[in-house]
Amino acid sequence: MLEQAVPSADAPGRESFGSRLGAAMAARGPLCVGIDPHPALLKNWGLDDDAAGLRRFSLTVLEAVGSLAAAIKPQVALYERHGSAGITVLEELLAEARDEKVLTIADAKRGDIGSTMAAYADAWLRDDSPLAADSVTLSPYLGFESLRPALDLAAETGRGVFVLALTSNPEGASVQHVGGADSVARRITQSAAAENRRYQGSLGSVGLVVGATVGSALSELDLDLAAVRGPLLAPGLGAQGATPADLRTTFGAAYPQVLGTSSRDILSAGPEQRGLRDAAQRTLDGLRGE
Ligand SMILES: O=C(O)c1cc(=O)[nH]c(=O)n1[C@@H]1O[C@H](COP(=O)(O)O)[C@@H](O)[C@H]1O
Repeated sequence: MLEQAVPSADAPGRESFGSRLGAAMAARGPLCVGIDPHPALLKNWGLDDDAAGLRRFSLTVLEAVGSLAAAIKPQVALYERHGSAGITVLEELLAEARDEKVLTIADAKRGDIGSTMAAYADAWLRDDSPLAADSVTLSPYLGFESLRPALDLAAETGRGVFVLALTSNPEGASVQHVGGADSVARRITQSAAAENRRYQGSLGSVGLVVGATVGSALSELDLDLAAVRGPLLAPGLGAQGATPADLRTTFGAAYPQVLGTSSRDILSAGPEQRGLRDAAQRTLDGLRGE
């Protein structure tokens, strides 16, 4: 059977997310700062666990690290727990980040049947949505192809996605490692690689989430992450025990694609901007091998 030619997904007149993220990583280095306003952090910062505290926390982090990080990653759950007032704060944070010209990854981990997925795609990836981010995290456990509406809308609007492949938590292996040589994680990796053939340039807009804590799993599962040609979002630095040096060992040849992300470890250095910035800079230096 003839393989169908895959048209370029680069939206006319728009730079793709992969290209924009690649440029940000080249200019600033491979750090993403996670914005996870946990109740305990709000308390330590002397803030109330309400929408006003959430707003102060979020905008302080953005101001402190917005010119240093390649991306910020607000954890949507920690805004949702405040109801509509929390979502309003998230909308404001995403808009401010756009003005500050720092890329955003909405950590929403969405995944559903295609018809519902189209609505999630509209929420996070459509130009005129109040929650539009540069990219969103997706869960592929209803089948990679169920993510189609988000994959296509991201391509159309110059945005990106990060699909869970090997998560940083110890329980992830019970699903993601299943299948041996033909593991679930390997299937997801291959699907992302196929999807990135639509994109020109060195980095496609379909990224994967691969935990900084996964150790030898990449070689055990025979995953070729360099071949994915997408950004690799690596959470698990700091609070979950991984170090920047671990990332180099774990990812090997794919390390240039890695965007290390850290939340609590950096956020616990607040509320002073200087402390936040120094903590982010230390992590960034480690990721650069300095
Ligand atoms: O998609 C994610 O970002 C993610 C995937 C994963 O495998 N593990 C993981 O920790 N995360 C998220 O990354 C952040 C990690 O936070 P810290 O452990 O405080 O750095 C949290 O918001 C998690 O939800």
